[in-house]
Amino acid sequence: MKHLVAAENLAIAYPGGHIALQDVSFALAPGETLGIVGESGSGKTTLIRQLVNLPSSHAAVVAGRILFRDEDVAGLSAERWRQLRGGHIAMVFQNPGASLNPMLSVERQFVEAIRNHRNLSRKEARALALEEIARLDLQDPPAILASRPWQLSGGMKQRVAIAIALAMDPELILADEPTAALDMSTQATVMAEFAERRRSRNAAIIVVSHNICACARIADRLMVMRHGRVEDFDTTAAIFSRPADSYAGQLLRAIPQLQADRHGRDRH
Ligand SMILES: Nc1ncnc2c1ncn2[C@@H]1O[C@H](COP(=O)(O)OP(=O)(O)OP(=O)(O)O)[C@@H](O)[C@H]1O
Repeated sequence: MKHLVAAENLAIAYPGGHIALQDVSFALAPGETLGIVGESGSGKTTLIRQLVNLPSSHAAVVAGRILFRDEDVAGLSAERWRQLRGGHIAMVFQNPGASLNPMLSVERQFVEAIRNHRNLSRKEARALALEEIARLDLQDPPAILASRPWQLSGGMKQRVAIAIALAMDPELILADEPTAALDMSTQATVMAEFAERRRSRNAAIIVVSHNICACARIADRLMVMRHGRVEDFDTTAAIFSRPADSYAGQLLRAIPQLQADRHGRDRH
């Protein structure tokens, strides 16, 4: 297998014919990290949801193709998609906490999710759930497991949902604004945890954000989207060296200076 996931000259349209995305190509091997950045409405969410065949509002591929493990996904059955999404691909989409059932205990949902995709006993699944919760810096993991999502804060729910996704031991992590609702230090914890899966499991990661610095923290390459097209695509270092009047340069200037400074210090 050469690439884990790839898009070739992809175009996606919404019903009624609005083309949301055109001529998008990339390829990601195991262990690589791609950041997709761009202003609101540039097509980031449309792209990432289509990659796992969960199109928003019946969007559809109208040209090009998506490959998973070098295989065109166009012919995959719904059942095969379900297996892939749960077991091999972790998805953390906007507001992941909303995926939890507020009335069922976290333990029940966490353990069931693990056992649907991994061959573990209830006891092993519970131990794994505790470990994953602790890795995301949530205090008192047994108490979290015993609670129901409505008893948790928004940020705690987000982290629980991310912990569930990571417990599947994914080879590909897709994250769409995964940390938008989290404070800065929790954002850093979540991103560090994604990076850890890359180191320890050779997972590939695609992170979508309108914040170029948030993406750059873990991405080797950045794809800059604008009006549904790829405006720029290069290594993170190269994108950060673009002139101030380029589009990437403008996105960089649009984020608070403090963050940019800190990022610069981290990287150099
Ligand atoms: N349900 C829909 N029907 C028609 N057009 C849509 C629909 N959802 C999104 N679009 C259009 O598709 C384009 C891309 O939207 P998308 O949500 O993918 O952008 P985005 O970069 O992810 O934005 P954001 O950062 O705000 O999430 C936009 O022009 C948007 O208006």
